[in-house]
Amino acid sequence: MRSPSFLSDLTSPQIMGVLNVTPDSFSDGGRFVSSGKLLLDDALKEAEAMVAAGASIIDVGGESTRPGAAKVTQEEEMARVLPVVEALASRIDAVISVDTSTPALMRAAVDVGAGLLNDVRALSKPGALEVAAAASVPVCLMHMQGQPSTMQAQPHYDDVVAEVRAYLLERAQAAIAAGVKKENIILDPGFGFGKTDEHNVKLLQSLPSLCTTGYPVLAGLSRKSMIGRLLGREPQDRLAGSLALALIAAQNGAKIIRVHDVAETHDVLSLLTTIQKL
Ligand SMILES: Nc1nc2[nH]c(SCCc3ccc(S(N)(=O)=O)cc3)nc2c(=O)[nH]1
Repeated sequence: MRSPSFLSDLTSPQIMGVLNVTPDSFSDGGRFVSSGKLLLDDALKEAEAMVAAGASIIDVGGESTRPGAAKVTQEEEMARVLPVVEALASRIDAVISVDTSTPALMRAAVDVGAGLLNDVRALSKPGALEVAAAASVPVCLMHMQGQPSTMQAQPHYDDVVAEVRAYLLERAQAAIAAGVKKENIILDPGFGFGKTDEHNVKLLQSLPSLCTTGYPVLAGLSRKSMIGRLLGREPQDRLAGSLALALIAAQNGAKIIRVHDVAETHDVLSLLTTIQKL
């Protein structure tokens, strides 16, 4: 397990590999859950492969938060995630991130080795701020408008860039007030979480202004439906689009890129880093 100091060394963009342990995840659901049994060994092999391919963070999510996703009980989420986090923490040289909004799972996951809390609800659930402060690990605060079941119905903003930026800064202040260290905070505009394609494009173009907040920015665009609509591609055919958006996000200042296709993204970001240094 990598030390959490990875936040201090964000000179080049870091890759967060997606490990979905949910039966209905939008692009690779069900690969590790069959007939309810968690194929733990397969999940571990996948995580090791992603680290070997260049991921420095593995994001383990037990609640599918794609649009229209079914709700999952806290018990089910914990049963899916904790065994994987515990097994990974002792086996791989990467930061284990837990993608959850559930305070009890945040605490339990950190206790068994999680080194990053990735909350798509920006620690808004009761008790989440206190758990994050006590955990003393990096935390990603993401913007979502509404909830997964309704967020893509009719997303509306007067000024999406200003409103998302203001929300993230307000959540960062709330986290700091609760005791989260400023240097442990990562911000994320939440591509696809209550945004039209126009909103997503504006947020991608304006990433440099989000980076001026001084917080590192995480971008998750991989295989998302804006790629599907703009290119007319099904989820399994969105590699080129995902790589293009990863490159744009990194060029616009994103320091952590959340992706399904680690090896390919690593090549893209390695070239970017090399060329930017020349
Ligand atoms: N920090 C952070 N964590 C994340 N966890 C996820 S799971 C993806 C859920 C999803 C799937 C598909 C669409 S859509 N309608 O754009 O195709 C939206 C949301 N994503 C992110 C992200 O970005 N950041």
